[in-house]
Formats: sequence, structure tokens, C-alpha cells
Amino acid sequence: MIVQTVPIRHPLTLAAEPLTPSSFAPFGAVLANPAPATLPSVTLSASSLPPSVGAVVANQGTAIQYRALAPPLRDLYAQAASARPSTPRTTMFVCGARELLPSESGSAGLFEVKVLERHPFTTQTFVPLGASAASSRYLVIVAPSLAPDASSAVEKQLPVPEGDDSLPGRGMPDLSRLRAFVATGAQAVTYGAGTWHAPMAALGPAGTAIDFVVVQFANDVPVEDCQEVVLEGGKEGDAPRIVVRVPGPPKMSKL
Ligand SMILES: NC(=O)N[C@@H](O)C(=O)O
Repeated sequence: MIVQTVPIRHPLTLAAEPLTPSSFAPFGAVLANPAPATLPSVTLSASSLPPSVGAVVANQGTAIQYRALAPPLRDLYAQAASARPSTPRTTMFVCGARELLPSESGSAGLFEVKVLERHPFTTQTFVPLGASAASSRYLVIVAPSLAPDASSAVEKQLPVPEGDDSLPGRGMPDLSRLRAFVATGAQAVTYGAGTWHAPMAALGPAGTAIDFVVVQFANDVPVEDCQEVVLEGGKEGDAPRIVVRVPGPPKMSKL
């Protein structure tokens, strides 16, 4: 549900970066095969598996399992004011490719960020389904939280988990520190609990879509499940906007 309108005070154009586990670590986790060239085999030795992702040979040598691919999913609804219990949810978002604004710089185009949202009590994982690792792409846009504004009555009333410094906290998004990442069809992404993020933005030709399996917890109390803010630059034509410069798709090599 929409909880607040946040004014855009300064125009911002930021370049989308490639999504990597380390660059995205402050906001959540990237899920991808850590060693795509390593295939399971009965003769595979532990030393040829990547370290620190919990790699083990599984299924009688016919699989590799990465047991520590990402931090555990989080369900913090025990702290929700309604006391309404959560349940795990597996849903699907069919995300149509977003229209990009024209850009003069030779990039694929510009994506305008108009809305951010957070799920204060749950992680949320998006797994692209059937997407091409080489050609499917989507934008992951996130922002850290500002320090809480004690003078804001709206903010004070928003339900968020308390007393855990590892969480982003109650504050509104820090628009000056927004980050944008380009993910490929070979990557899934988990937004950390309470992390401000833009609604999923699939990239690609008009009329195409990416299907995502989405895994999260929810209790059906709208303000506890999803808090949205609308970013507003004002009514004038030259009002400040936030735009992400999206690089063009990778060139396919011809055989
Ligand atoms: N991220 C996204 O596209 N949407 C949501 O987070 C949602 O729960 O609506």
C-alpha cells in the first residue's frame, strides 16, 4: 500500500551496473551458479569445487549442491504489530518489458524510477523462469534507508521490526544513494527484509515478458506486507526526475 509521497529534490541520472553478489551484498543476495563450467561427475573431487558456498557432491555423483549459496530467507512477522501470523508464499510475477525513454548517449535507453517499496518483515526472492541466460535482462533498483525522521508522524506509525541493526530500519529511501543493477536470466535476486526497491523492471523488446517465481512470507495485512512510496518531482515539465541509464544488450557473437 502507498504510505507516503517522497519529493525528489535533486535530479539524478545513474548508470546501471552489472549485478554481482558483492556489489549487491548491502541490499540482499544474488543467486547464481558459482561455477557454471564445473559439471557433476562421480570422479569430481572436493578440491575442484568452489570454496565458501557449501559445495558438495550429491545424488550419487550426478549433482553438485551449493548449500551456502545465500543467507537464509527471513520471516520477521513475529514482530508485526497485528500479531497476524505469516505463511510462506510462492507466486509468479509475469513482468512485461518496460518501455525505456530515448537516450542521446547510445545506451539502450532511460528508465524513470517513480515508485519504491519495501517488505519490512520478509525477504523476497525473484527467480526468472525459462529466461535465456545470455539475452534476458532485468533491472534491480535499490536504495538504503535514511535515518528515521522523528518529526514525521507517518513514518513513526509504519510497522517495521525494531532492535535489529542489521536491518535497514524505519527511514524513507535515501534517493541520493540509489543503485541500479542489470541482472541476467542466469541470476535470481533476494531483496533483504525492509530493503527499498523498485517494482520489478524486465528489459527486452516491447511485447515480451519475463516470468518470475517469487518466494516470500506474507500475512495479508497490507501495511505489514508492502509499504510503497511514490517519488514526485513536482508538476512542472522540468521537475527533477530520477532516471537510470540502461546499457544496450550484449552483442551476440556470430559463429
Ligand atoms: N518487487 C516487485 O516487483 N513487486 C513487489 O515487491 C510486490 O510485492 O508487489
